[in-house]
Amino acid sequence: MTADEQKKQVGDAAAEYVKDGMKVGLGTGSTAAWFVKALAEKVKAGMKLTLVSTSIQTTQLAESLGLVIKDINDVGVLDLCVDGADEVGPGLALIKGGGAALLREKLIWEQAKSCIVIADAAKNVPLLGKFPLPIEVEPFAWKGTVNRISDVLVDFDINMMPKVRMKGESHWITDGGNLIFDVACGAIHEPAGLAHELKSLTGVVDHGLFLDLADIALIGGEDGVTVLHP
Ligand SMILES: O=C[C@H](O)[C@H](O)[C@H](O)COP(=O)(O)O
Repeated sequence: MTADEQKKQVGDAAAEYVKDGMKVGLGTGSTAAWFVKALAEKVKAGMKLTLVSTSIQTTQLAESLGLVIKDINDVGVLDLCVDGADEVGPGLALIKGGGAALLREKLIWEQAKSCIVIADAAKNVPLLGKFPLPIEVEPFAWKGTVNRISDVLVDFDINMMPKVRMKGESHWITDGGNLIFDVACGAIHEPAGLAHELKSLTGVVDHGLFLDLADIALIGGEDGVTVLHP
């Protein structure tokens, strides 16, 4: 089974957790896109849902499928959020942000009673950090912020410089108007400590470590969907 087939498998499986009348957050990326497509089928078949989105990209996809996306500020607490990840580690600690949507994703996840992460088998890892950790940075005075990020990384035995994400010749700009820096950590042995220290820096808007947020992981694979709990 290809990675894309696994992504569809878990997107469809996650849609089964959605019940009529729910308020649901839609994640971002190629895996979450399968979930959005599966939900669109349910809505076409008559299911009533209130939907919010984690990115412009997902809003455009959802609307192209006939779904209505509400403003998160008009919706209140969500019943469920379903989203992909770049890595799923022990305790369902995650790296997210490969698609640069981490800030709005985290805001939506934190406003949901329950969060399901969906991923193909290759993303289920014993230790986080092979996938570069995305860090969203306020553009003003970014050089100073990046120097302070580097100091924090050294404290965690990560001797890698954050690399600014590019889109062609220009800096990648997030939906919120910020820069993204990627750090090839290699291995993150203390995700909680690192998350705390990064978040404490002025200029760091947020980072891609999602800790203690996922309630369930649905992992694709040859033998069907594996359900993981923290
Ligand atoms: O910013 C993007 C998100 O965190 C995505 O959920 C993550 O990058 C996984 O994306 P994909 O399902 O395309 O691998």
